[in-house]
Amino acid sequence: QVTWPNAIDELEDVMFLNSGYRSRGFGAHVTPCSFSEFGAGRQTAAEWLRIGFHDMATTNVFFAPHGGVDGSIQFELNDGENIGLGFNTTLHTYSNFFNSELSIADLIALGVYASVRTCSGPIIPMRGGRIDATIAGPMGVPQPQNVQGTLISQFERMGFNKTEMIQMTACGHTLGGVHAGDFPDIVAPGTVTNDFQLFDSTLTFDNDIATRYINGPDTDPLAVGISIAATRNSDTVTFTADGNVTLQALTNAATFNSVCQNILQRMIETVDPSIVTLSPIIAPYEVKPEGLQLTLLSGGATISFTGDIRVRTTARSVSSVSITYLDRNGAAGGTITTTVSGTASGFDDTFTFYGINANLPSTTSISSFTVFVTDTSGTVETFNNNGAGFPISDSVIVQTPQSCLSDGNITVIAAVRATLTTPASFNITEKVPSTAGKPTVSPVPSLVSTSTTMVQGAAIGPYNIYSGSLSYNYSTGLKYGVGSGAFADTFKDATLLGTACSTVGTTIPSSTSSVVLSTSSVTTSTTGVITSTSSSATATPTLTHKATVGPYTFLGCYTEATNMRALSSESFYNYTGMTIEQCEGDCAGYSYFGVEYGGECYCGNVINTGSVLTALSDCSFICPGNPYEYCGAGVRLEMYELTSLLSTSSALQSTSSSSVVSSFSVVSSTSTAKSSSSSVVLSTSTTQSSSSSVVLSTSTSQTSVTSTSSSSSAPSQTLGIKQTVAGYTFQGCYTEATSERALSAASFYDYPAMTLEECAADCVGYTYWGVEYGGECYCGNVINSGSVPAALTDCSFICPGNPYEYCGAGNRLDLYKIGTSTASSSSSTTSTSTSSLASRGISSTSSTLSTVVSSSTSQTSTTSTSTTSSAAPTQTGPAIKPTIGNYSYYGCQTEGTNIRALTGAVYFNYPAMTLEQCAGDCDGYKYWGVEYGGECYCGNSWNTGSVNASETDCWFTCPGNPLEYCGAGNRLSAYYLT
Ligand code: HEM
Repeated sequence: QVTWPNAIDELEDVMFLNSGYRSRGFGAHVTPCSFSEFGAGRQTAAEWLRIGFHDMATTNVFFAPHGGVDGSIQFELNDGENIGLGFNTTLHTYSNFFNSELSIADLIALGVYASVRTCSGPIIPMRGGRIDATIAGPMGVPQPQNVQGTLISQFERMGFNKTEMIQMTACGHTLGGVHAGDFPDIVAPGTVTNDFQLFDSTLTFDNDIATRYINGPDTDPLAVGISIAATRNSDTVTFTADGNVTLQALTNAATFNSVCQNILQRMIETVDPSIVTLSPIIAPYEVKPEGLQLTLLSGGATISFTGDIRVRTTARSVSSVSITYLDRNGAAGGTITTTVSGTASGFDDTFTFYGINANLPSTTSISSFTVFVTDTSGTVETFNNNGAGFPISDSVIVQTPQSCLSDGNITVIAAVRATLTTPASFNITEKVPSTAGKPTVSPVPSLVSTSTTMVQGAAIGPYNIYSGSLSYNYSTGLKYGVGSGAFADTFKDATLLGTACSTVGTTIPSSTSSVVLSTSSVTTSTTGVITSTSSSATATPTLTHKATVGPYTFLGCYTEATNMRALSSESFYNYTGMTIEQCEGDCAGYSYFGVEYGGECYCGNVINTGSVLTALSDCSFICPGNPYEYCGAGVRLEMYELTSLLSTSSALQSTSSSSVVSSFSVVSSTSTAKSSSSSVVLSTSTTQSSSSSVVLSTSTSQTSVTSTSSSSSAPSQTLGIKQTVAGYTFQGCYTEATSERALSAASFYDYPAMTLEECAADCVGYTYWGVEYGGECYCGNVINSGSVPAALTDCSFICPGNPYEYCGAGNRLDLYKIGTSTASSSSSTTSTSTSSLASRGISSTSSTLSTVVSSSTSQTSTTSTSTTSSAAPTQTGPAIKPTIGNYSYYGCQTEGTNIRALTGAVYFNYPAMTLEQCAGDCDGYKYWGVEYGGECYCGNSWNTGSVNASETDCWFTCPGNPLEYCGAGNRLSAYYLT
């Protein structure tokens, strides 16, 4: 186990955190093995393996510089030896992960590991430390027309003998195949599906390439077919170099795996030894600190200490994690307990993150810590980072709450221990697109660093405050850091900074009292919108609606808009790791952002018509990336607005705030976020006309957050089943019918504001009405065949127009019948319905209410069979439709990364979407998919990050046809043109 921090830390994260909390998402580009985000006829895993070979293949072990895996291929794409789209797109993908801590060359090597592993091949041992070339290397990638002697000498030049040449080529050609468009004399265009001929008929990493070559039937286009006459059958030419002896050995699957593991490791470890020293083989840390940050809090007496301890849980069942720390003088500091922040996984490992959130006295502070992991049997493991503990320096600390990114300028505030005499400096590293400045234009950006000396400001506690500003041109991937002498706080993600710059003054306003250290400004506890008090050393976070994040303030829980998203400028998805902070970062610069359904983040400069403030309790989903934050709910957004836009009209706003702006900072959001006692006063009157002001108060215990609209009295209602509505009586939660709606006489839609009362009024005169999917109201005099009672808990959607009522769910109706007759009790339903009712807010005294329709009611003959508990009709369920017109089923696809999967055109029909409708709307496009029941997307290619998901993920039935599936949240039921 290496000592932390280590040069491989960034690479280790990208290698092992494929999905979940703090996930880096590298593996998603090659998951599953068959996946290509660039459409049919390509396999990204194969492209990643091939680029590993091509980057290495120009190595010359006899003459310096040797080359090796050095990323030089970025300058060699036009030299005629690297044919195919895959090189360019792969380098674009790698560029997103490229930074000062992770070279393109290491990413090329990591891509070989990821592609082989995702395709069920062996774990290729991975080391880090490759250095990127800055110019093209020599030519020399083996070409299919080369004669055997040339191929052998080319591999010898790379450092591999004849046997190894054969092994490496067979291990490469188990993935992917040949593109007719690029190599028409190897595969004739128009003769194979998508003009793409696989080498060995499978996409996986297996030894079919050898068994089919030896035993047949061989379909390898570099061994059979037209390549023979064109003398481009290079696999035959290669494999016969030793009379097929090596290929024969590879027909044993275990041999194939171990040979390939070894030869591909050697391939990616081919580097220039005079400039590169590779790290030890990278294994996941058992315990690794992630995102540690110290922040000087208001007044200077306290430092907040935040971050996560990542614990490998692959073979460990953890019950708790704590740390003990030494203070800055090396004396025992104390113990800090942690709480789970999230989990993540890689190809072979799982991890749980344990969050640290503590405040420490700034005088004694912290210098290192030891981690204690207690497993479920009570055994405690101690991790002291190979002896000396995990170091953490408080000498130079970036103050992220006061730093900002805005209008092409980054302003950074840092607290530097007063004992340090070297002036602090601040630097940024931009990813500048490659242009004429480089020797050859490359798909990979250049890293350009700029630095400046910082200006010293106030002395606060044991620290001096420094500030500095730099302009930048490219915000994507922008990193910054601060240093003073031997001390630094570096590799910070600038995109996580807020956009509201505070004027640099002389002090951080005290939030604990009106006392400030500086004599030049006076501030009171009502300076901004927030006052916060510091908390104890081991503050325990509690689940809450986060009051502020960066420059944004919580507005409340909002509904979606009418027939469109409430915030419609941009959207981002992260169902496994979304936090309020992540969405705030994604939406930086917008006036509003909102998080919905746990993992959906929306940005906009206006809240669209129909989106209204609703009960805070509606926003009940906990953020997948932070168990202490709420992230909206179905059709509900946790809505935030730029604090600067909120300030004008609140009666509760401080009148002294303007005087504070000229001081060091408006608000210290970190201290608020971490504090156990905070209070929030905000007004939404600038955006809401109907409910002009909202007072949110977060009590000291933080367990209850109440919302009170000033235009109405405090609600006393609770969410539950309404037994009677306007002369109708509740019958139960019903499914739709088999081939038509359960109630088919009339229908009404009001997605933004449906209530039970509204549906009752719409259906007046009908025997039955029912509300489905929140906003859909159906009326009828009969319940159509196939509609059967379901579990009461199925009807879980809260009515958009009344947070105390239930309004069905997808394919579920809260059903009401005229008159006072409730469905009669039935023996078979008693126990389950009682608990269901209790969980939906009905007391157990009313548990005689049954989900089974009484036979004494005026049922028609069509439904009489369902009136006893034993004879409920079987509903024919929805199914995946293999074809729709001239489109065939493609699979259940996720959305893209920071972009919709399909961006050609979009159509909405929440009330009545069907697959047929979307196929018609997208006519002419190569692909279309239906998401979230009513959203239809078209496109000719799949955008980055959209991957194939489990079929069961696409579980929403189509609103216009309950027998079809129409995607789900972040899932498209997708079809392609056949
Ligand atoms: C004798 C040496 C080699 C020759 C002449 C050769 C030639 C080729 C050719 C012509 C293609 C078709 C490319 C396309 O149409 O996109 C191809 C594909 C491929 N090669 Fe090689 N290759 C050689 C060795 C290797 C080695 C050593 C590896 C890796 C270890 C490798 C990995 C791949 C992969 C994964 C593909 C599939 C790419 C895709 O599906 O997009 N090749 N090779």
